[in-house]
Amino acid sequence: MTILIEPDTASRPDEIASPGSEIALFLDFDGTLVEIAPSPEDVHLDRRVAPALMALRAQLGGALALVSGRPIGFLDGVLAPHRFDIAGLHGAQIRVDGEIRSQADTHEGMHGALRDLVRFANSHVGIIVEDKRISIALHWRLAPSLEAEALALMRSIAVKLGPGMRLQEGKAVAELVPAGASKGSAIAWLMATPVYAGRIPVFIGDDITDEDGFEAVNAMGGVSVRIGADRESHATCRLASPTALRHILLEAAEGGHLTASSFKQD
Ligand SMILES: O=P(O)(O)OC[C@H]1O[C@H](O[C@H]2O[C@H](CO)[C@@H](O)[C@H](O)[C@H]2O)[C@H](O)[C@@H](O)[C@@H]1O
Repeated sequence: MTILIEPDTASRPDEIASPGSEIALFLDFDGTLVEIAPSPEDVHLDRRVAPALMALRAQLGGALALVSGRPIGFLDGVLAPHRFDIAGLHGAQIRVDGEIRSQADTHEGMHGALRDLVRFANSHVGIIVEDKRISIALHWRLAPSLEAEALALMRSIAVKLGPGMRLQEGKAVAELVPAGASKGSAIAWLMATPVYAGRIPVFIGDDITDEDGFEAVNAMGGVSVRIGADRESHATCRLASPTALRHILLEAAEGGHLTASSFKQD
């Protein structure tokens, strides 16, 4: 069961009034703020990015959140000592202003699923199991020839788990995710809270899991930005790489002003 707490309607102390053209910024992590790496632990965040995000967060009156498949705890570690609003695990957990406001339960079948996946990984070189408790990811980036087998296993486990869990495919990965969670619903949830409400949502991501986030911000009259151009997307804008995004964010943090147009490149 997903616990969904109504968005808090009370204002935050650091909140500023948002004129109608101000944006709310939602950022994916892997493939967006950091380059894709061989394995989940290998990612490297440029040391200038977290302080820049803090500056941008202040500039945007607090309306900046990470929206990621990673757990909140992992992102806190990478961004430390800075802390942000985060929708983690593809929206299965949401923290606003330091408080967990929404979190899915761990499905009772996840223990058995983990056991089966670890057994598969132990007998197949290059397969990585990422246990995120509420969610589990199976990675084959280091063993691309095992994609079909890994995907078939994840599909059969998802069927066994039933309607409470869904399969989320991504870059050389498949994940078991609580069925009610998505990046689109997490962004919509955040946009209903006072700090974000009334702003133009801008969501930047790179992967299939970001597509429903793109659709959600498009439906709200916002701007969707996809990193990379290797496949069709619902995003209305494109940036070439995490490096291109980093340049925009660092420059804006040093005295620029982020607007919806900041991410539209010719
Ligand atoms: O929503 P995101 O922030 O993009 O997270 C999606 C998943 O990203 C991670 O996996 C991906 O990045 C790894 C490191 O670059 C890469 O090795 C892997 O192949 C990619 O699929 C992360 O490990 C997952 O937990 C996230 O859900």
